[in-house]
Amino acid sequence: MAANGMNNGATGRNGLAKIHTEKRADEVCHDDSTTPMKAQTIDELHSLQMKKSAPTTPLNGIQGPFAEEERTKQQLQSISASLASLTRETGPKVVRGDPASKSATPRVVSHHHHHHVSPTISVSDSSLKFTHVLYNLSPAELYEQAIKYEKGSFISSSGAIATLSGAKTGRSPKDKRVVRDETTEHDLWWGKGSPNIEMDEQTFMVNRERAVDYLNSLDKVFVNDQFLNWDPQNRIKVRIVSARAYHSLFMHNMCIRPTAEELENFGTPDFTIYNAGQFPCNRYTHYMTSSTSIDLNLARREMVILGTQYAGEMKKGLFSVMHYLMPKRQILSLHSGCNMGKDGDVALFFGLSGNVSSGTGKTTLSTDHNRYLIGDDEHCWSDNGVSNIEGGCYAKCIDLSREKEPDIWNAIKFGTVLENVVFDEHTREVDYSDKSVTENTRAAYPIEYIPNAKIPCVASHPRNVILLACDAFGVLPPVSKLTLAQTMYHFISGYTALVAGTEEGIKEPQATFSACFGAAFIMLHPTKYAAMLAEKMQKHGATGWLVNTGWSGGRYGSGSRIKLAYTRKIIDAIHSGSLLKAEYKRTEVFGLEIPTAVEGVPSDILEPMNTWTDKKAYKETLLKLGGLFKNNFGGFVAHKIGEDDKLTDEILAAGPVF
Ligand SMILES: Nc1ncnc2c1ncn2[C@@H]1O[C@H](COP(=O)(O)OP(=O)(O)O)[C@@H](O)[C@H]1O
Ligand SMILES: C=C(OP(=O)(O)O)C(=O)O
Ligand SMILES: [Ca+2]
Ligand SMILES: [Mn+2]
Repeated sequence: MAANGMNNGATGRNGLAKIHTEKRADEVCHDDSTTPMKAQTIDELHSLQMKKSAPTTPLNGIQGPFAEEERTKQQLQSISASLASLTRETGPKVVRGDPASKSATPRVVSHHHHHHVSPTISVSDSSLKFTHVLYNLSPAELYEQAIKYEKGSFISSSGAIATLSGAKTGRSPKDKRVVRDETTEHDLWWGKGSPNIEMDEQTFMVNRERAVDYLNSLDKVFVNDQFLNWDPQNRIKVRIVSARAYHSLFMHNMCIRPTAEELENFGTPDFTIYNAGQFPCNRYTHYMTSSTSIDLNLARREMVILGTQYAGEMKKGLFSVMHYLMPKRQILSLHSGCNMGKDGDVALFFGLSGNVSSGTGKTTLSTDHNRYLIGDDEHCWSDNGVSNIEGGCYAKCIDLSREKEPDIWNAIKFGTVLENVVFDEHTREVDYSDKSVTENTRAAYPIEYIPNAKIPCVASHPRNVILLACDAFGVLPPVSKLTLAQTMYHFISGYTALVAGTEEGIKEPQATFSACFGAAFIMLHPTKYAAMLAEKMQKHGATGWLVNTGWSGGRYGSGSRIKLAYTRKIIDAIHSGSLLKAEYKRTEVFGLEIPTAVEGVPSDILEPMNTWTDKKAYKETLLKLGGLFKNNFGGFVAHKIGEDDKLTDEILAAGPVF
């Protein structure tokens, strides 16, 4: 092999011919015609790769050449105040940006706290260190943070980020605590059946300090400043301080994302979450019965999370806050999905959380390719109509199929958080049937990932109110039309069933009753919400429906779950108005009006008794469930619903009769 310039006979040190290149003027230039190099060093080259984010919007209020800097300072001061210990004089020294990045701006803010603590000069190590703040990072930045620093974070084949939520793969309702003070003492629902387990102010402060100290001990924390509620008049500003990119991305997806301009004028949040989920609470602390504590202080407008990394605690924790704040403004908060037809007809879908039961279908049925999605889980109903509280959806993934739920399937792409799913180690393809980590696998995605989501997520007053129950006893009809009193009876009951394994491994259906289809999140007595719902349904002429998305032809074990395709046909008939005009007959025991025919659904399944081969077993099961309803409702008979004694009496009479 004789390359050019190697033929002049000269030898180098090792005896090989010396490479001799000679530039000839007449030679055509082949491969050195590339564009000139713009960097002199590798570092310089890398610095060229990233440009400053798009220019910021007008600097409202602050003017002058240092306006930008001033605004950043104000932002950092606000975050430093959030992170301030309440027993020390100052907030931590916060600095914006990743500590690992060279370009992190070393702009330090030591916020002087308004707190009056004895002016001793207390120096501790914590006051010497910086807390780096990763503020409202983008999904791409959060992916990089998760993948670099969080074990168990991987990119799935569809581009979603797969994460693990740790030991807790669902909410911990027994570990929820609410500060009982002079105000909440009278306002909130306490005692038997209530989700609000009390704690005192002092204990809250102990846990708050624990969380804040934990967060400040880290190199960096994530801060999300976002909104709740698409109704502009009733929008709430929330700040979430967390330690994991997973938590920050989850809330980025689930809350409403501010525009650049909205973020610049964000100011002080209305509510703050301190998520120190990796760190346990101290069980020697009063009121603590486990290592997990989710503490709500309405007066301070703060929530502290210790000992659970399940991200749903933040979403549902804020929902509880809305269940307090909104009714104060005569706005009804709803644990429901919502969608709207092409002609503007609006439907609500109530149902219990899949966390404690089989999912009832809020997310699945509100995500309907033929309708506009308003939201899948949390809404407000005001005099202006319905508004979604959130900016994203949180879909169950177990047994997810592309064919049956294409819109949810397609939403699982770059930016989506996939919790606790199992995937192929090489292809990173998710196996949605795998329950190895948990059955409660989830996907959290921004609502605009659903192609027919309506932005802004607001709609007019509902025409239909659909109560979903996954009846594992298999005795409730696939659909029944409800009177207003029946709607209230079933709303207050909040029935679904879950299938729990017994010691022998035999699975038995178990009835769950959760007032307002979300007792875990309500703050006031259920009758308060029920009265508001009755008033609104009456005023706007909405029709109530009970839809069983659970079993048919026998209880769990002998019957089978009603096909999703049939439930969708039933829902279509409700939306179109055709079901309202159908012929009805009344069932025994529950006194439900069931249609004799629904387009696209075999008529024989509409009456549950027809589908059971063992009629005696059917009757026994029906009576058993009726008894469970009666027993549960016993707790409400002493309460009046609304101003109207007549309605209260009617509701009591609208339950099962036998
Ligand atoms: N007939 C049915 N109707 C609704 N959902 C069904 C039906 N059959 C099976 N499913 C499944 O049940 C689950 C319902 O859960 P989901 O919609 O997430 O409930 P929720 O949002 O109320 O917690 C989904 O996994 C869905 O695929
Ligand atoms: C978000 C939750 O529930 P669901 O979507 O099933 O209502 C949850 O319980 O954490
Ligand atoms: Ca829910
Ligand atoms: Mn849901």
